[in-house]
This record gives sequence, C-alpha cells and structure tokens, in this order.
Amino acid sequence: MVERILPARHDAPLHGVAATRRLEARALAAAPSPPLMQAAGAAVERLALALAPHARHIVVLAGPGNNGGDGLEAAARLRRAGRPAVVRLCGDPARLPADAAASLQRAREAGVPFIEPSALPALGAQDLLVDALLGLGGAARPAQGALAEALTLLAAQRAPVLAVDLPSGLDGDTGQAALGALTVRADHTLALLTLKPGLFTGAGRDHAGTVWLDRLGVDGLGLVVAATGPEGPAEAPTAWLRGAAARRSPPTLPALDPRPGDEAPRVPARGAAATIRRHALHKGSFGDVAVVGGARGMLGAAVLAARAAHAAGAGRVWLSPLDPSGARLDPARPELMLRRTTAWTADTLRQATVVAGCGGGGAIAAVLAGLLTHAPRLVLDADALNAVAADAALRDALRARRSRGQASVVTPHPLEAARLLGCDTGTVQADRLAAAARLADALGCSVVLKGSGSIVATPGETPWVNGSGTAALATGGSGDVLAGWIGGRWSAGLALPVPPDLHELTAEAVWTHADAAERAGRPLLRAADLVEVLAGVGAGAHGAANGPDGPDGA
Ligand SMILES: NC(=O)C1=CN([C@@H]2O[C@H](COP(=O)(O)OP(=O)(O)OC[C@H]3O[C@@H](n4cnc5c(N)ncnc54)[C@H](OP(=O)(O)O)[C@@H]3O)[C@@H](O)[C@H]2O)[C@@H](O)CC1
Ligand SMILES: [K+]
Repeated sequence: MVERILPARHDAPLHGVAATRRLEARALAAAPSPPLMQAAGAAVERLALALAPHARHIVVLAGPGNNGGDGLEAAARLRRAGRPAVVRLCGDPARLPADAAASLQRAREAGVPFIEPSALPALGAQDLLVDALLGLGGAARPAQGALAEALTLLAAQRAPVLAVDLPSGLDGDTGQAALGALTVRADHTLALLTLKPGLFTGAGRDHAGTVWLDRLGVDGLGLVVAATGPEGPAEAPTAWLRGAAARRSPPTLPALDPRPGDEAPRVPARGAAATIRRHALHKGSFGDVAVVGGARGMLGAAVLAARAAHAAGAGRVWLSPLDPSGARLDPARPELMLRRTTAWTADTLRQATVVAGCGGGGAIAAVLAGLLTHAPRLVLDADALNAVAADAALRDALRARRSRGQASVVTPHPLEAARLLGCDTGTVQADRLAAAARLADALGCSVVLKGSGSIVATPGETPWVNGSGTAALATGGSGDVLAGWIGGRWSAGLALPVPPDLHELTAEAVWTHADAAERAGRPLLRAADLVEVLAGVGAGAHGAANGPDGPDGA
C-alpha cells in the first residue's frame, strides 16, 4: 500500500541504510509473494499513474543496481498496461544484480523501448521522469559516464520527478547531497520498505519533495509494525520521525468537549494538556522560569525567550538582563518580572527552570558557573553554549549535573554544535543524527540540533527527527523563542500528575514551536509574532494543538 507521509503529522519509525538492509535480507529470506522487487515495481507504477494520469511520456532512468531494477519492473508493468513508458538504462545489462536482471528481462518481454539520451522526447508538465538511478547503494563518489549524463539530463527537465526509494545521490542516513549539484531534486519520493532518516533532515526535505511510503508487504511479515511506540518494530528504528504532538501520550486530564458523533471522548492535546489549569492550581503550581541573557544591545533576545516561556504556561517568568542599564519593564508584556542576576540566591535558583544565554554575549560566562551548580532544570542556548565550548571547567560542570539529578537541555545550531564538539560545521551537517547523539553523550544533556529536520537526542534514547516547520522560522530570534518555549513547557509540565520525561518534553516543544510556522501560514514569521502564535497553544485552549486545522481535523 502506498501511503503519503505528512512529516508534521505522522510519527513514524526511521531506518537507516544498514537497518534497512537487515530488514530487506530478512524479508527476502521469508520469500514474500510477490517478491520484493515486483512489489516495488507495482508501487512505483501505482504512484506514477496517480501523479501523471495523462502523461504522454513516462521516462524511467534506470541505474546499475537494484534501484534500477525497481525502475525496470515499473516500466514493464506500465508498458503492459498500455502506458507510454520508455527506459534509459545507465549500466551494463550483463552486470546487473540478479533481481534487476530478471526485471530487465520482463521489461524487454513487455516491449519497453530502451532509448539513448539523444532520443529523449521533449517532456512537459503532465509527463513524468522516474529517477531509479541510485538508491540505498548510492556512494559519495563523483558520478561519471552514462550515470552523470542521466543526472545532468534529469536536472534540466521541466517534467515532475518521481524518485524511487531515495533521490539519487541523497544519503539515506544523513540527508547529505552526496553528489553535490547532481543530487536529484525530486518532486515526489516513494520510499520502499522503510522511511530513511535522510529524507527528513539536512538537505533531505529539499531533495525529496513529497514523501510516500510502500512497505512492500513486510509489515505483514511482522518485520515492521506501525508507529505505535518504540517497542514496536521488529527492526529497531534508527530514529523516530516526530510528526504529531498529540498522539502517544496517555490522557492526563478528562476530555472536556466531546463533539457530536465522537466515538470516544476527545483527549486534550498533549501540548495543550501541559498547561490546562485545573481549579485548585495557582501560579506557583506551574513553576518559575528565569531567563538570564540580554547583554548590552541584545536585550531583545532575552525578552523573546521570556515572552515565549510565559506563553508556554510558566507560572511566573523572571527576566534577568545582563546589561545593568537594561530595561526595567517589557511594556508589551508587563507580566514579566525583571530581576538582576545579583538578586538571585542559590535557594531561589533551586526553585526555577533557568533559560540562559539568549543574547548573553561574553557576560553570560560570569554567571554560568552558579547556574550550572544550582538550577535543577537548565536550558542553555546561544552565548551560553559558546561559553561552555570555550571553557573546559564549564563543560565539566555541565557534565556533572546529570550525576546530581539536575537536568539540562542544550539547543545549538550547527555552528554552536561544531564549537562544542571541536569540529567544523560541515562535519556536524554531514551526519546530524550522529553529531547530536555524540553531543548528548558528551555533555549528559538533551540536545536540540537546530536546522531543517531538527534532531532531539538524549543519552540512552532513540533520537527524534522533527517533522514540523517551514523556512518561515529561519529568522532572527526564533531560536531565542525556542529556548524560552522549552523552559516554559518544562516548568508548566511540573503541574501534571506525571510530568513528561525530558526527551519527550523537548521533542514536544520542538514540534509545537516549528508547527507554529505552519499554523501561521506565512512565508516569514517574525519572532515576536511567533510567540503570539505559540501563545494560542500554550494558553491551553482545548484542541489548540489538535484542533480543526490540526492533526485530527486535517
Ligand atoms: N533486492 C531487492 O529485491 C530490492 C531492492 N530494492 C531497491 O534496491 C535498492 C538498493 O539496491 P543496490 O544495493 O543495488 O544499490 P543501488 O542504489 O541500486 O546502487 C548500486 C549501484 O550503483 C553503483 N553506484 C553507486 N554510487 C555510484 C556513483 N556515485 N557513481 C557510479 N555508480 C555508483 C554501484 O556501483 P559499485 O559501487 O558497486 O561499483 C552499484 O552498481 C534500494 O534503494 C531499492 O530501490 C528495494 O526495492 C527492495 C527490493
Ligand atoms: K533513486
């Protein structure tokens, strides 16, 4: 069955290349009927017909391995169905793997024309190019000869592109465009057997287009099950796609407003549930958030974080600017309380969730040691991360927190992550999942590695790849909002009968923060406006994260 994947709306297991190969081997050993490659060809055929029902030309570019075999199988089926499929084969027919060779034979028997590039028909918007050049076996070495020619030709066409399994050249583990400019930019990608993490992080989202999945029947063999929970799949996922805020958590509060026709009472969205206020609660129940940042000229960053923490449902939010001449009041949010860092005592810090570093400049380093020692819950962003990267003693202090039962979240962008890891940004981006996991283990923290397909990694947990968000978030201040939002959710979560664990809570906060960009529906979302959109979620209005325009209503 071919299903469409909505990255912001589906939780799904992601399997990297090695895990997919293991699954494939187990599936092949079970001798499924139809055989995997025939099932793959059928899935490609079905989606091709759905995407281009009026195609005058369907051109299948088939590579030298089994990805090419999938394309050949699809071409054979399309031709048998009377569709105008032709194949450009970029590989030596005599050296195809066995399954692909059998598919080549079927394509020949079906009368599929094999064309030279010079015979490529002029393609229009109703036609279709099928990229079956490289899949899991694509290697990061320069493409040459017929393969390079086909990739160049594909890049120059106007017709929509359907990539089989992976856009050729895209690394399924990391989302790196391994063939540089020749890496295929598809309009649609039909993932086979498994969803690969690389489709959803790094350059993946831009290269994959709309993602579809066909498990080729292996779910029927019990090898992959639906995304019911980390204990589900027989082959443990490499990561999880975080695509919904409301699905997995058990109801923590009774349903409030069943709709007519609802079979079961509707459960408050997980995001909203964190801040729904029962009668017997008071502002102290939701904890204090202290935002420490805003050095001279950078107060705005700390204000944004504080406003976001407030919008997230924290009981009280203290803003401690590092600029001694800084404002005494946020006129737009008079609810925020300003308090100098010198006014904090170890005792008051011990009650608070602290968000440190937003616009902190060099001044944050001086207060960081105290925060690392006393704050039970600490979110570090921006200049706090740079300070930690520059000072081994602060790094040791951050690492030591875990053994004292103090929890920490760090929210680096790739450059900050690189500084913390002592490498360059390219190394971080080359394998974002690995970089986030390394950082989580090194610092004993939950890590949010920001960027397209943000990664949430926590020691001992399967990482999340966030599926929500748009480039509207790529604007100054949205990171400050995220840090404050995480702190606020963390603080508000303390009021729940069972507070969510940190990995879960962080992933939820990252999802709701990025989902706000989609919710706002604007190409660019200024950070202060983002806070206002988030306030609609944090206010705890029933269904705010799961309402008519949310997952249930979509
Ligand atoms: N077996 C089955 O039944 C099923 C298989 N399935 C399908 O198989 C796919 C995996 O197939 P695969 O392992 O054959 O790898 P694939 O991506 O076709 O490429 C390997 C070939 O490309 C070549 N090559 C690589 N990089 C290159 C470069 N830069 N420049 C030039 N050449 C390069 C490489 O050459 P080599 O490195 O060996 O010299 C080799 O010849 C998977 O993604 C899915 O679509 C599923 O449908 C399930 C059922
Ligand atoms: K491909």
